[in-house]
Amino acid sequence: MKKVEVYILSGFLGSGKTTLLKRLLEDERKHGRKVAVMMNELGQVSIDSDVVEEDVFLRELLGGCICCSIQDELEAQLQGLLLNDDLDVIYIETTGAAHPVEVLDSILSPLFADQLLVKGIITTVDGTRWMDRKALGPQLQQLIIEQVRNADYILLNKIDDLSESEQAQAIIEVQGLNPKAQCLLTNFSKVPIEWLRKLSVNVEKKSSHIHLNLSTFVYQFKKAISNTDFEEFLKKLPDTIYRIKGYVKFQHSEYPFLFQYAYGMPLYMREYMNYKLNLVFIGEKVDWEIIQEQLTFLETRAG
Ligand SMILES: Nc1nc2c(ncn2[C@@H]2O[C@H](COP(=O)(O)OP(=O)(O)OP(=O)(O)O)[C@@H](O)[C@H]2O)c(=O)[nH]1
Repeated sequence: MKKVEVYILSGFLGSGKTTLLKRLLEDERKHGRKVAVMMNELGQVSIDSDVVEEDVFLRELLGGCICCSIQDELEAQLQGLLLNDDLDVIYIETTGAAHPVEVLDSILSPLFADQLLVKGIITTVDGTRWMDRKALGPQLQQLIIEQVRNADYILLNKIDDLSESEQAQAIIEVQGLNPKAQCLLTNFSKVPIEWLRKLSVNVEKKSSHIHLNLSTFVYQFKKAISNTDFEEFLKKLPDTIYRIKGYVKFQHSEYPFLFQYAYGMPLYMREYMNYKLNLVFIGEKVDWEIIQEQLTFLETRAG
């Protein structure tokens, strides 16, 4: 099955996400790929949507943040895109207030996570804002740090206002927080696009997703498993798995359960119809091959 690539554009308010999106869309047009953009803005009116031209599918998610208040709408919009349009790539521009883990969590519904290939999180950082970040409240400082920590590519943007030594300091700080990400100093998000694409290809070639910082993994059960074996499996999970959600079927139950797991806490909800038994994982530095082996083992044990 062809998977649709997904890029998440993250970064604080005004840091250069839309400017970057414009560049990415120009490049996609040159390559004739079929593109959709999901733009999330906190206000009721989209300000940036005019950067998206008519041949691109645009879905606006207004009046809330995709990482907290409008997840259902996001899920419905994504499902609509996947059903109707033969897409190559989806760009999701998040609000500057979005937390990357929660954004991934919202995007990856067990109903269609197996049709998406998350290529990475690109975070833009406003250079001046970064140097002055101590002036922000503690929660906003934490948010900017999280956006940096969870990125796969970081554009340290708007550097024209910084001296050379400030640029050096900023990049050392940013890379110190996230040594695995590729980091580039930019103005007007002017990143060589081939650079971003090449990086994506590299990530793909490595195939096991452990090289991304935040990574995702989808397992599809073929059969019902033992409830107690599943509980044992959960107890042994690394604490860098932040979320699991999806459908799991236990022996002797007629229908699957909707399973939710956040930071170590499991929750089961009984369902009254059958669903694809997809289980979606989000974590950091997790060797998904080991998780996959453990899940396959649960199925083997179930006979
Ligand atoms: N001086 C300067 N301005 C920039 C640079 N990059 C972007 N801008 C401007 O900064 C403003 C905000 O840029 P956007 O790309 O809209 O930022 P954003 O992250 O999408 O903003 P929000 O949608 O509000 O979160 C725009 O007026 C840009 O033209 C830069 O490198 N230097």
